Amino acid sequence: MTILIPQPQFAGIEVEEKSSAKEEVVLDAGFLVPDANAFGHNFRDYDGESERQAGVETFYKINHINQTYHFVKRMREEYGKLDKVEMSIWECCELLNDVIDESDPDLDEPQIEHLLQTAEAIRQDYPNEDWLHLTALIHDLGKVLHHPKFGELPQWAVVGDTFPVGCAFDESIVHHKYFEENPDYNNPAYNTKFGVYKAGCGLDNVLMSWGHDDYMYLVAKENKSTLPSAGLFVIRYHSFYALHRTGAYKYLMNEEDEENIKWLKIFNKYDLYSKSKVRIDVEKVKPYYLSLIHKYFPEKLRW
Ligand SMILES: O[C@H]1[C@H](O)[C@@H](O)[C@H](O)[C@@H](O)[C@H]1O
Ligand SMILES: [Fe+2]
Ligand SMILES: [Fe+2]
Repeated sequence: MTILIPQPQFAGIEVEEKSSAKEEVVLDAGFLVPDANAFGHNFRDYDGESERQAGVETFYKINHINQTYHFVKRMREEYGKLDKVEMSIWECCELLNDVIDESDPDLDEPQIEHLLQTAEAIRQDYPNEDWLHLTALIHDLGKVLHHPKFGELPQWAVVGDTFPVGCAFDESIVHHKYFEENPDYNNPAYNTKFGVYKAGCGLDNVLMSWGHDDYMYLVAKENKSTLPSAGLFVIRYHSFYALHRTGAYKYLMNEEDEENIKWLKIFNKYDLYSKSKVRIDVEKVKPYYLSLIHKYFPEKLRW
């Protein structure tokens, strides 16, 4: 049954623009899924006709052509060194404000808004899971790879949905047709269902297209974050829509992945549908998030 109820005011969040008598569809207890994104379009609509969509499509074209098995291996090695910058989690949140994500049809707010909107929305519904609040706050911090301090990696190597490399590209991946120009597409070592992998091998053994997810996972792990494995999993696979939305590549998962993906599916709703014009008062919520950072991370991290 679909229940319609009006939009609530979150604690600590001021609604900047009230969407005139607009009603929202409830999918789950608590969080209200809006019926349109900030531009008045459906969420994750990659086929619409607008200038923004054209930019997003061009983004995916370049991304799909260049994300090869070899490229990902190289990037993991290079950025896994974590020898670029030393800073705290909060410093990174602030740096991220300079980064604009060209792959996202649903968002044109500064990134820090998105981080806090996601974290505050999930905190509202899961007040006792403080690790989940922090996971939400930091899930996109890997986008700093596009910052000049990190050599300004191009967008196609930082943002957008992710997918495995080393096996066939699933048809459910956004703008799949552009993979035809990816050198791996015609390489028999990489273009079969399993490619270089084995059934049930576990996602930890699968190379994912390079971007902010895997990078932030590496940062958290190598700096000895005490976040639970589900938190690290959410960070690492939150852009893997082919899996968590469509169920593609399920056969690569192991038992631990099956457990962790439950949290990812919960998290995804907040990541995607909290993208709105709702502004968060940063100064008001900052002390709470600083306390979580202190609990789960060292003061300074290697990036
Ligand atoms: O465009 C968006 C954006 O880059 C998000 O940060 C990423 O997690 C999504 O998967 C992607 O679709
Ligand atoms: Fe993301
Ligand atoms: Fe996000």
